[in-house]
Amino acid sequence: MQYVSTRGHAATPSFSEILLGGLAPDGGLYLPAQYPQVSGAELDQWRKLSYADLAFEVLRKFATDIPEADLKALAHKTYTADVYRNTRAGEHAAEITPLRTLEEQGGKKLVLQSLSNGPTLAFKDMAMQLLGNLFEYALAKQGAELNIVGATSGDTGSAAEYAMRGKKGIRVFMLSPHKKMSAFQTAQMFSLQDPNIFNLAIEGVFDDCQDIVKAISNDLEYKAAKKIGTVNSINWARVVAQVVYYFRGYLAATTSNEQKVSFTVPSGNFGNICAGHIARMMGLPIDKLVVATNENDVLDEFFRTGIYRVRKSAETYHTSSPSMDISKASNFERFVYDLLGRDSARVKDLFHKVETAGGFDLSGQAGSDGNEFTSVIQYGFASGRSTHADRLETIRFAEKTYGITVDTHTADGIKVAREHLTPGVTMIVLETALPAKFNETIREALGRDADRPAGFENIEALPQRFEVMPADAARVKAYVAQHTGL
Ligand SMILES: Cc1ncc(COP(=O)(O)O)c(C=O)c1O
Ligand SMILES: N[C@@H](CCOP(=O)(O)O)C(=O)O
Repeated sequence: MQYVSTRGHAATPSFSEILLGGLAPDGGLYLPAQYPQVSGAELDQWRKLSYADLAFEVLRKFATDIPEADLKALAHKTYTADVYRNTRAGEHAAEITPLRTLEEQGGKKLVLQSLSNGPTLAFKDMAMQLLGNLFEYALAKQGAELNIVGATSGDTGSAAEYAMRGKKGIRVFMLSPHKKMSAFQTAQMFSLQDPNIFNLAIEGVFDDCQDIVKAISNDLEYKAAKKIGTVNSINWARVVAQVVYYFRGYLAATTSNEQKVSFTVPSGNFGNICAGHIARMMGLPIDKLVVATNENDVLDEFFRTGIYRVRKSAETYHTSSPSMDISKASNFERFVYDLLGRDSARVKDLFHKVETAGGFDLSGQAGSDGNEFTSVIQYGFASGRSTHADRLETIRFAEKTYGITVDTHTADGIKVAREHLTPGVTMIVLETALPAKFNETIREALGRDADRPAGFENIEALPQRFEVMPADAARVKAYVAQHTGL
């Protein structure tokens, strides 16, 4: 399997090369040259598999340069009941991503897929635990080291730090928006005292942090000298690991390949739903992929109008689903590449326009940049948005009607999913975090605290270690250089 950059860079590297390389040298994102296809017979066989074996089957289609025995061992090391043990009553840890029916009426069915039972209580653990093991494996083979520079709005950071802490040859420099994560998220990251973990609280929003990561990755000389890698969904390996649970969700919710399901995905950086898009392009019978945003509704606007209009930092709201406070969704470029028939020259122009003019218009109206919005429907996309008031109402509704407490991001997903239910097509909502991470809003909605899985009881009281820094790539570069000695 070879990979191409969305912006047309000539080289076609292997999976292991892009695993360690992250962003393509031309500033684009990597995608497979062709999506591997999954046949009906394969899907039938996959119905019987454990999560680890399913992960191996999906991964082997992409990571063709890793010996299969090694890949299988990595999948089995990662996807264990012990790693994904933060289950709720009624869930079996061995299922890794258990499904629960929330409602079923008049042929309409709504199901929740739990993706947040891993070590940091968010869906990021699904991919990040694998990434940690893949990095360790690839670096040991090459005798190399890696300095990860990442951006987080709250969950990628902790998932990456928990997955990489103490790992030989790896340092993590994680940029987060200063004072904009929940108290739990902040404590989860900043209380880590491992010498290979560095937390930088950036005076700005998530998009500023991500811009710095991209600026560093685009400085090819610096990137090579300091051995810089990425853990964000910029990194293709992150996305491919997320593809697996779409297959799992489909197979667990259906009994035959004639059936279709839809997914609603709480969205910010477009990594999660991009994995759903890839699963669909591989032949998984997905009907709709529904993008659920919070008040930062750039993606909802695009999927309603064809106009992609990024917001500036000052126009990005700080909401009660803070992990989705994103106005410039990195992975959207991967979808636009497919939407434009893989025309990398146009992708390059459009994303240049995002930087210079704040967006682009594919609505087909006079003066627009193209008319491809008319094709969006062929890719199954739909969207909706949710506000703080919706979130509170949905958290209360879920407690009363379904008997479970959901986190604020999942509440956004449920609110939007219920607007897109279709008779005969099961709608799966992805649960992207556990409520304990956003206790402030749970208390506001329910007048009580969220349940806390064991081990996190007093996390906010632990001493914290972090450095506050302006949104300045040069300052971050200097910090990384100083702490790597490279
Ligand atoms: C809890 C939670 N929900 C939803 C999202 C949005 O996911 P994505 O950025 O992949 O669209 C994130 C951040 O990634 C998150 O942490
Ligand atoms: N919501 C994310 C933002 C980064 O997304 P990623 O999928 O690109 O890592 C977070 O919680 O950090």
